[in-house]
Amino acid sequence: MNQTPELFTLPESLTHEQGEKRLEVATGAVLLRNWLSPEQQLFLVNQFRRWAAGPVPPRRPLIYGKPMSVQSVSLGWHWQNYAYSRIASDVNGEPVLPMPQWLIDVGTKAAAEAYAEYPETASARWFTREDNRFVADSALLNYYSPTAKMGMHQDKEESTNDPVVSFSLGDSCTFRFGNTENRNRPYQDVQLNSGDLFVFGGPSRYAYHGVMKIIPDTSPKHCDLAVGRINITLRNIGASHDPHQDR
Ligand SMILES: O=C(O)CCC(=O)C(=O)O
Ligand SMILES: [Fe+2]
Repeated sequence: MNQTPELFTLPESLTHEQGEKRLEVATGAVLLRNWLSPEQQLFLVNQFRRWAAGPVPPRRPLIYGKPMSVQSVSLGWHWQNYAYSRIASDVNGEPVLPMPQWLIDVGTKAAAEAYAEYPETASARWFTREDNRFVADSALLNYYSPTAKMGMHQDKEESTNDPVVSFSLGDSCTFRFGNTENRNRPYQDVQLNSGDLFVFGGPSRYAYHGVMKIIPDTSPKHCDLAVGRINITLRNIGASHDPHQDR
């Protein structure tokens, strides 16, 4: 566990010249292909297994009383539809694991690299912090079985407008990125592959988005994830108060 930060801080692991591609899906919505090296992907998959071992196990969150098809577990702040809390009151009442510093640092680097091509005067308004750094206080870890999906939605339960930083591992998916008005067109479908980084903030922060389909048998061998897709999203939810602990 202690070697982990080096894997992410070695300068040569920051960018991968071979095959790296930047795609601006919309202003503030940037996809960097293969941002994670194969070793980093494998590391995160194994880390996901450790995080999923508890104290709070992954569960299918309820949306309007119906379980989602993805299984989720959180670090830092536990996500339930319409609320973030330190305690997983809808699972087993245990506190979620804290955010490791190395993961916070990976998120800072990811947001900075995704937005490196925007003039600072533009992207400065997309961050809460005056120094323009993205400092995540929570991570949502989603596991998609080959039949799982996520319907079009906005991420709007956070109390900051900081970008959402998202990593894909394992099977590829068809990710739909839409507009900020409603779940319908215009939208774009992009394939997210293992190792890709997707950041959405600024004018795209409240765009509707979803996962339409997992593309089976696309997980690269180096991930050691035979079936399914893992998505890790880092956020600065900006919460300082946990209503669940008042009770
Ligand atoms: O799995 C993904 O790529 C997106 C996940 C997502 O939108 C969310 O957790 O809010
Ligand atoms: Fe989302």
